[in-house]
Amino acid sequence: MPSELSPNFRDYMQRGMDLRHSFSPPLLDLIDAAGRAVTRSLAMGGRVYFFGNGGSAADAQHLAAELSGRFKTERRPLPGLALTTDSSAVTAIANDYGYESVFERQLRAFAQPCDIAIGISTSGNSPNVVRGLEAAGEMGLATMAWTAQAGGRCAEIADIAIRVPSTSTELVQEIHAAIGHYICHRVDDVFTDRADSIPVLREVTGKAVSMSELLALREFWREAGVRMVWTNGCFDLLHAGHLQSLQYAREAGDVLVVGLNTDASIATLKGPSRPINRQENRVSVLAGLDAVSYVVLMDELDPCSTLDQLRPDFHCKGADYRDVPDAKIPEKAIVERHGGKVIYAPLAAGLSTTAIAEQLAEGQCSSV
Ligand SMILES: O=C(CO)[C@@H](O)[C@H](O)[C@H](O)[C@H](O)COP(=O)(O)O
Ligand SMILES: [Zn+2]
Repeated sequence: MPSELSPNFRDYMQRGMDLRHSFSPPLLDLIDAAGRAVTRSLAMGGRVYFFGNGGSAADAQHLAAELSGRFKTERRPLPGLALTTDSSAVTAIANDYGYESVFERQLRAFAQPCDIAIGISTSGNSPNVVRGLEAAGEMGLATMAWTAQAGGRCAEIADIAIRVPSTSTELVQEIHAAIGHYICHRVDDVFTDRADSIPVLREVTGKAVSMSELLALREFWREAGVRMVWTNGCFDLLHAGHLQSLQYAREAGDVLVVGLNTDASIATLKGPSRPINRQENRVSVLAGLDAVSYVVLMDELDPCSTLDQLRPDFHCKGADYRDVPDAKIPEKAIVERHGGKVIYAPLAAGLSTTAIAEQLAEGQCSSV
């Protein structure tokens, strides 16, 4: 460091460097989890709300603008919003309901459960930030608090609490901005609108998704030119034939989504003695396969309405459907109407869940 710097400034810079070096692996993991949580919300069609007071209000605006504008790479605009910027809303709510309501009331006006709320407070106890996080949690949003070491009430109530290990307000604020920039890097990695960002995205979303999350992902894939393959079934007793057809389906496009029949729909389709494995176990087994990109539970007896919404590029059926009349594959016309194609996976001879289940029931234990 140049010698003409004042001792105070030297000390300040040194404390900043020491603070960065003091980050423990669990804290770094938590910051990474924050990046994944924000990316997940954005990929699922959610918004990111930032709020705080004073310097933290500036951080909120700064980071929201990195999302709606640009960070480092060219990508689509993303919905980051600071709840500190609408002076009419802030002053009216403060005037009419009290300053502690300024973030809460805006969240109650705009937020949806797929969104994420980030409250920034060095004390961790500013009432308006606490109230904002409480309201967001009540509304089902993911919540995050960025605080100093003590954490305060904000850290107690947030899903993810990042306590910067310092009591110095200004140093803590600088780290908050750095955390925000790290998150922006993470977001840029996924929203490059290129197919090779898909594995990064799946790492943050996990494989088991709800139908509404899948619909948001589908929009994302469409814009990124990612080809989606769909297949559906019960996948009750997984056998080699399933693996082969899933592999075939996966190779037809960029992501393979498996629509997995719920327990209730299988009982309706195949009788009350099925399924053998409950849906949460069937989801886990499928999610463990490399070929499967995403799993979504499906309650309908046929996938027509689901495919009408998802509009997959490919819909994979078993080869035994190749020569049946179109009327037996009612979803075929729907897929084709949206520009998709039905493909047929070769069948592995002699392998079927029903045959295995029947053999077991009859006490025949010959290998299939
Ligand atoms: O920027 C600074 C101090 O560096 C100040 O403006 C500071 O943000 C304000 O005093 C805030 O009101 C502090 O609120 P909080 O961080 O405790 O929630
Ligand atoms: Zn400041």
